[in-house]
Amino acid sequence: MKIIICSSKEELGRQSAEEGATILRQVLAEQGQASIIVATGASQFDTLAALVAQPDIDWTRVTGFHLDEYLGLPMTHPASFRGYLKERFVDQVPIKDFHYVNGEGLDGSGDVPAECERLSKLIRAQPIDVAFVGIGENGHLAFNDPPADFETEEPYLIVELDEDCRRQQLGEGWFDSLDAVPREAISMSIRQIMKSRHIICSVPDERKAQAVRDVVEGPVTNQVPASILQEHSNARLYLDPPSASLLENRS
Ligand SMILES: N[C@@H]1[C@@H](O)[C@H](O)[C@@H](COP(=O)(O)O)O[C@@H]1O
Repeated sequence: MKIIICSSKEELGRQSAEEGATILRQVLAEQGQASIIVATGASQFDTLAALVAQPDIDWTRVTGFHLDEYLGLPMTHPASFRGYLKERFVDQVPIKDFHYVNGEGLDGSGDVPAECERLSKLIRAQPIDVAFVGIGENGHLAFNDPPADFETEEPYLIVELDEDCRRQQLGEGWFDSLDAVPREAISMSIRQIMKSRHIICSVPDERKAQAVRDVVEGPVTNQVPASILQEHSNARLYLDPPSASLLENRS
């Protein structure tokens, strides 16, 4: 895992998006098509804003996959990740296909296992070139809270959200109360994320400093799910000075 400490949050957004765009242009030139994974949350604001502004990416040949979503939240809810991605990404570029995770089940029917199955089938058929992800204050990767399942081969899972994770969502201002934060979600699995050829992980802000230290300098353990990124040969972790502040080795 390569660590890049940027001079500011905005610079982190610019550099991570430029790296992603460079890879995408190259993959499109070589393969004629590309597939990406996109994450949500406050940590992705600058990366996504810079990504949609990148020149010379033929989005009509790119397929996107949604990383994770709360169970039962309608797209109109301010915290809906589908709503977030539609506004900040899908509506901004002429993307070929974007596969949203419907937390209300297959076609909104409430059948969540069927929705996981639908998405799993789609992503199994489509090797991922670049995954844009973040990490949580509790070290989670997507919605795989500790202790994360490092073994399952299922691409999409139903997961329980722990209280730290739910408190983070409340702290970011997406919900009015802790009770309003859903207790379950659909998440892409750790193994599926790790299958991506390139991983671009954007992690700004002081509130992530301890998680960053654990992910970078601690052991690989499912108690710190994103520590698995140490084992990926093409993972890049973009930090700003506050999120890097607890690292012992900052060179
Ligand atoms: N489940 C989301 C992920 O999609 C995101 O990549 C990560 C970082 O989150 P945030 O940007 O809110 O800090 O965890 C969130 O909770």
